[in-house]
Amino acid sequence: MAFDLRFTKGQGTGNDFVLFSDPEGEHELDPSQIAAVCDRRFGVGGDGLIRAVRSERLADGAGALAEDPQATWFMDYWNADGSVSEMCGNGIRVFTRYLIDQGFIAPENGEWVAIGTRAGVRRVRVSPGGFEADLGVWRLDGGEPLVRAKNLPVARPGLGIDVGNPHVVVALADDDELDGLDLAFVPVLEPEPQAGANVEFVVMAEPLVEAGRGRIRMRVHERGSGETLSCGTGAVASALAVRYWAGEGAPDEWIVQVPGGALGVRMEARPDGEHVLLSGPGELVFDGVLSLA
Ligand SMILES: N[C@@H](CCC[C@H](N)C(=O)O)C(=O)O
Repeated sequence: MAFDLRFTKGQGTGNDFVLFSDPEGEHELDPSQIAAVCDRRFGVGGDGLIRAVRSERLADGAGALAEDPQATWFMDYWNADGSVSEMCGNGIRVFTRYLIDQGFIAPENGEWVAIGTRAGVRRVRVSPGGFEADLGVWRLDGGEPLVRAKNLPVARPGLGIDVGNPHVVVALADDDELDGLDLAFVPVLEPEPQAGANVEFVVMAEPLVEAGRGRIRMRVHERGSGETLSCGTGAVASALAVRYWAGEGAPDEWIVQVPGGALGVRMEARPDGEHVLLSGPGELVFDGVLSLA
């Protein structure tokens, strides 16, 4: 059935999303509709699509409510090609701004808002310059696959990290190597993870640590979206990988430069394990209506 999609375009460090609200869960889009909406020439254009649904109206939302009854809103996240993802670090900040803008939530200053995602409940608060999202307990996962990418002379070992969605982080020699990558071509992983992976390429700044904070540059090829200007979960995975490689004494706070801006990452020990937190902007750009077949 045709319907008018009332959407809002949002972005966080240039990672852009089409957002729409469907509180009662009546307008689930199919993958081909999502790809059409995200198409930059024939649609609105975006790295992903986010539907705001009341958790009680979704099967995945029931799990979120069981984990935390405060997680009344669910971030239903889809990649630009119509594939589903568990989590989006830039998206959850933009989503929080969207929920506030729509009048669905009204958090006090500094209050954590619980949001349902396929990776579990995540908490977000308003912070200076944008939002901070607690992405939960991270883990090493995915091994150390070899990564080949266009213009990289030899395959490099990556490090698999899971922050709710899968990442493989690769360290490069210098800025020239990073800038020379052609990420229009999909990086090839060996072995190929069954569920695919987002692949981040990182370079350490010189000096690596300044004023107690680590500094890296990153480019990313996102699963389901291609090269993007930023990836929040990718920034977090990159900081975690570089801290892991740097060893003891490496900082727990990082600035990650991405083509679309800068993101903050910090690690915090909690009783349930080490959490990783992401901070950065979350902005709404324009509203529109798209007629969907
Ligand atoms: N851009 C996002 C990640 C979006 C999902 C990713 N492409 C996947 O398939 O896991 C971010 O900011 O984290």
